Amino acid sequence: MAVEMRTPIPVKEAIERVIKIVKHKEVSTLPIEQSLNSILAEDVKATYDIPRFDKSPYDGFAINSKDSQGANGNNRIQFKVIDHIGAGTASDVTIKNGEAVRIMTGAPIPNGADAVVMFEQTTENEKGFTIRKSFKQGENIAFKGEECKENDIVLNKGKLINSGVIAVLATFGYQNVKVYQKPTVAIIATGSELVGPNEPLEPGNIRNSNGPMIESLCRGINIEATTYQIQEDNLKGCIDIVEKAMSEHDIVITTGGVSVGDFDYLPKVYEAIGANVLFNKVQMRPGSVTTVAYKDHNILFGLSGNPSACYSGFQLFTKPTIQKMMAAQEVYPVIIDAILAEDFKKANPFTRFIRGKAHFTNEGVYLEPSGSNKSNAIVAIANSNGMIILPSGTRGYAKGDTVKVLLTDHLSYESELNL
Ligand SMILES: Nc1nc2c(c(=O)[nH]1)N[C@H]1C(S)=C(S)[C@@H](COP(=O)(O)OP(=O)(O)OC[C@H]3O[C@@H](n4cnc5c(N)ncnc54)[C@H](O)[C@@H]3O)O[C@H]1N2
Ligand code: MOO
Ligand SMILES: [Mg+2]
Repeated sequence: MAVEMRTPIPVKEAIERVIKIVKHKEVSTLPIEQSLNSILAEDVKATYDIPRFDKSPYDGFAINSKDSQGANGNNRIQFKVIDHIGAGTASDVTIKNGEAVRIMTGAPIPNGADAVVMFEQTTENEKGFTIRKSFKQGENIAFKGEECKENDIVLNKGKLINSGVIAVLATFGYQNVKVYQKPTVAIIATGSELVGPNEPLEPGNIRNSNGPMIESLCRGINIEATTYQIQEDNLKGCIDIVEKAMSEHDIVITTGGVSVGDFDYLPKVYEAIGANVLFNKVQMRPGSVTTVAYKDHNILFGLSGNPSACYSGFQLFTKPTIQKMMAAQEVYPVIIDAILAEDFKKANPFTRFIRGKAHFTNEGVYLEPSGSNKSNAIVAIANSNGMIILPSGTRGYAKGDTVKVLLTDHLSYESELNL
């Protein structure tokens, strides 16, 4: 039997090919407390100025700056306190010569005042307090509309809803928000060797780790994926389950069976169902056999069976697709420069993605592999927070070289406090 020859395409081109065909989902409305990690489907307008009024940013005294002119260590100026307010209360007095209002952080600046003196800058006495420096007009005042004005568009459609967005929506009194619906995702682990967690391991069996890994990667970006039963390597069964999943979900992720082996049926499945294959070979390692296809509104990710390849395929292709389906403005992974802490002697005919640990130190970002660099590695995924990128056509890298790393783990912490 002649092996099928595939044309490997560059990683960047592969990602672009996928992103180009993605259409976004419909808009729906969600209560703001359920909207974290969704994408805004509307511009958000300020319903009032922020700050809403001129306010004190400190606990202290509101004064008229003119009354403070000429104050110094040898000439302390005396003020008389005529009112006392905290946040939530407005004073109805108007400050006249030499007068002040005792004011707390967040309270509105009283009429006639144009500066705030912090408690620490005063000496209190029975008549009120004295100061030893002059204040400028507007000193220590948070001005109305300083951050944004009523009707300003403060957040744009397409923005990922983070906790700050929720704070903005709450501040402007929005209880609901328009978001793009999330794609629905089906996960099918294929392989006759695979067994679930409670089944005995017969000779040749391994447990399905890709299924739970992909399901949790989806959950990490707020997608509740549906896991289908493990599919053994049999063409009819593979076609049936993929078609069923396509009728029930937007995205169908399969793992395994995409290479050129006798029991790798995914290429035949794409053919049988009439899907358009965008690519079936990428100039990357691991994950070179990653295949992406589409039919009508469905996108099919044929991720490799090898766990590290499967993980890389999800990070590079599936994650940006999910973001794009939700009409996010920003869909691509975060890639930064960092310094290799080890040599990588091997040449890289294909772009090499090495699961690694990026250490963010005071001296810079340092990278080390997080374990075995083989396609079948699993533990190395667990210990990684990124994928070190060694571009195709390069000969090898030495400790100290600067390379790129694609960050995969947004919940990442350090063992040392780098303050
Ligand atoms: N003649 C060639 N052989 C292979 C090529 C090639 O280009 N020519 N590519 C190799 C590369 S690279 C990879 S990666 C694998 C990809 O294989 P498949 O995507 O077809 O996956 P399988 O054959 O089904 O399985 C590969 C490997 O992964 C294990 N596996 C599968 N599913 C799971 C799972 N859910 N959880 C954990 N582990 C899983 C499976 O047992 C195999 O060991 O092909 C090379 N061969
Ligand atoms: O897809 Mo394979 O993982 O390149 O080793
Ligand atoms: Mg195979």
